[in-house]
Amino acid sequence: MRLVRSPSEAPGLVARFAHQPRAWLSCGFLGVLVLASILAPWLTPYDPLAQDLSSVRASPGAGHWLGTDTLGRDVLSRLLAGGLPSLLGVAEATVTAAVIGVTAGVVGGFLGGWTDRAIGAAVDLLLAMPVVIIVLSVLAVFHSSMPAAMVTFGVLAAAGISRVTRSATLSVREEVYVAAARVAGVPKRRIILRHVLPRVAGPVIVQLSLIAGGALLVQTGLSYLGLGAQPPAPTWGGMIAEAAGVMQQSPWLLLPSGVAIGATILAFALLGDAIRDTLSDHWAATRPGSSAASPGGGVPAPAAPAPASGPTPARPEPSRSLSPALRIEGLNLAAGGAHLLRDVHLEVLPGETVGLVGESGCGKTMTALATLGVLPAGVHLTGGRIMMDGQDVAGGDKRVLGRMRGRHMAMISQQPMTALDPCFRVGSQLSEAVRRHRGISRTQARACVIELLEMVRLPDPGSVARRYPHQLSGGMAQRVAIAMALAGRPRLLIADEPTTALDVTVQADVLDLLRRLQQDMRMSILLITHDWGVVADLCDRAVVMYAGEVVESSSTEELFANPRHPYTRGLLAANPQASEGRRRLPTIPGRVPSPDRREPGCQFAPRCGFADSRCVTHAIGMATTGPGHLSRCVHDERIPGPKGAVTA
Ligand SMILES: Nc1ncnc2c1ncn2[C@@H]1O[C@H](COP(=O)(O)OP(=O)(O)OP(=O)(O)O)[C@@H](O)[C@H]1O
Repeated sequence: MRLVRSPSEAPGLVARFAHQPRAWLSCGFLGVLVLASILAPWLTPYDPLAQDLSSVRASPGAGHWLGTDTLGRDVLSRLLAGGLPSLLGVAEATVTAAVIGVTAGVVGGFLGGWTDRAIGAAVDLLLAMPVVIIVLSVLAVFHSSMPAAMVTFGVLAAAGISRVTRSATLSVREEVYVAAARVAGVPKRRIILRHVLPRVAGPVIVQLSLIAGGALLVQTGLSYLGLGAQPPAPTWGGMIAEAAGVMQQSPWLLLPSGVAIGATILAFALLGDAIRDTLSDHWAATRPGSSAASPGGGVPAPAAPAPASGPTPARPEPSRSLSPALRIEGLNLAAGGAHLLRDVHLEVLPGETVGLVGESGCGKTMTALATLGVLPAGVHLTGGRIMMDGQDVAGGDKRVLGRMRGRHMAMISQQPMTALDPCFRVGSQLSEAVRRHRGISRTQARACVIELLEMVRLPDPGSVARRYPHQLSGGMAQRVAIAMALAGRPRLLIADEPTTALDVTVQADVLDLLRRLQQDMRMSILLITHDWGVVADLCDRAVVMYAGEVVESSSTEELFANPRHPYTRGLLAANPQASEGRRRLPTIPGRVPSPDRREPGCQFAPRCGFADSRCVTHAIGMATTGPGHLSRCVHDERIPGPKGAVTA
């Protein structure tokens, strides 16, 4: 059974577009129209202004294919000559609407905050304006200048484009690969151009096709009213006005210009739809898990890592003599009135792996996001410092932090597939990361991409580089995500549950890879996990978080042998890997309190078997219980010593 579609099988954008009859029809019609309008001076059989009063309102025939008008002028020649000003007017309005609307929508949607509110207010103002009155006023001021009228129409129409672009941007902004690009230190401008704009293009193009049709109608209406280009200059609207005057005698005269206008508007709409469908089919096919991505509904092939080159290496000793790769001091985060993190202290030494453990909602991810300076909207820092390389990245210059992302620190998430942009090949994404961080040429980057893919032990790196993310299995995608994180040779790698979404058989490989990479590159790793097995396997030290606070930290061996906080003891007791022979795992009663319902004393007290009045009256600080071992509990003397089988 074939499980993964080869890169060459995925139809490209052009092939998808060319597959649609309406795309051919609209492109063919508009192409002929544009060419005929440009070449009109050479194509027209007669001078469009030349009158022949001996042959007025002649029916179509061999001499005049579309007949003559009320002054005996050749209708076909006037129709072709009127095409260019009409199309130019459409182009002026559409380009104006696109430039202003897309820029405003994407900037407002992506940046949010006051920028979004200011743009939203301007858009509301534009939408409230009466289009026809404004356009007529502009024509009055600018001496019937049709370009001025069309640009004005474009500005007013930009409001609708801005709305559509903004809402599309809001959903793309939430995509994990956009967050991953921010985490990797990609500048906002580049994220917008490379990751956001291609994804909002579909709905925006449909809107623009409607605006193009609307602009042609407005222009026709103005010419009909005698505004804009003045007779005898040929315009489609002017031809309609003249034909309307003799509609009873020569109804035929309405047809050529009427059909030209109707067919052009229809062609714009069909073209917009064809492009939108092409793009949405393309995105749907490149989405992980789509049937197009896995033909026959088959699951992607499991990762096939290259064989490990030897036994699992011994864990290197972290370097205690150097300054920490990361030092978090008294970090406080809040969202609205709720305290998400309180007084978090954490340190990762060079070459050290620190496991961050705790139940869901305890603040592990927030700690990581604060370190990277990519907190979600509404969450803000209320105190503390995050020191990297002697610099406070929390309170410091945001541009410095932006430059540090990807180079000094990088992150891999639990959903590697969604962290990769589905629109670009793996090689292109890796090459972009390498060039950004190392400032090297495209050719040099190509070699680095292969090197990185080899480094994460992906077989046939050349073929992997040519694939789209949806053509990778979960394990392969996580290796690519790791390669991307390594592009800037970071000192600190933050791994947020890097194996949670992976098949168990692949988890061990990815953990082994992380261990080897750390040894080779002397990286520090902050590993967020729920899995005690992973902590035991990979981490030098473990930090346990509960309800936004660090409750215990020590070396891994010490933590397993002698946990001092009742919460840690509860978590360890509930560890399925340690439950040999036991039928039922003990559980910790209750649940983690939500951030807006935090107690003044110990957060764990309501769930703790040791709790008494001392736990609930005042905040409890971290206390040293042994060498390098800290615990936030006042009951240390009551908690059994090493290997005591007590559960909270
Ligand atoms: N965007 C947000 N705005 C406000 N509060 C949030 C936001 N995201 C998360 N929180 C809250 O912050 C707290 C900490 O969440 P966080 O994601 O850091 O927990 P976690 O320990 O990483 O959990 P998990 O293991 O499930 O990822 C939780 O109470 C959560 O509800």
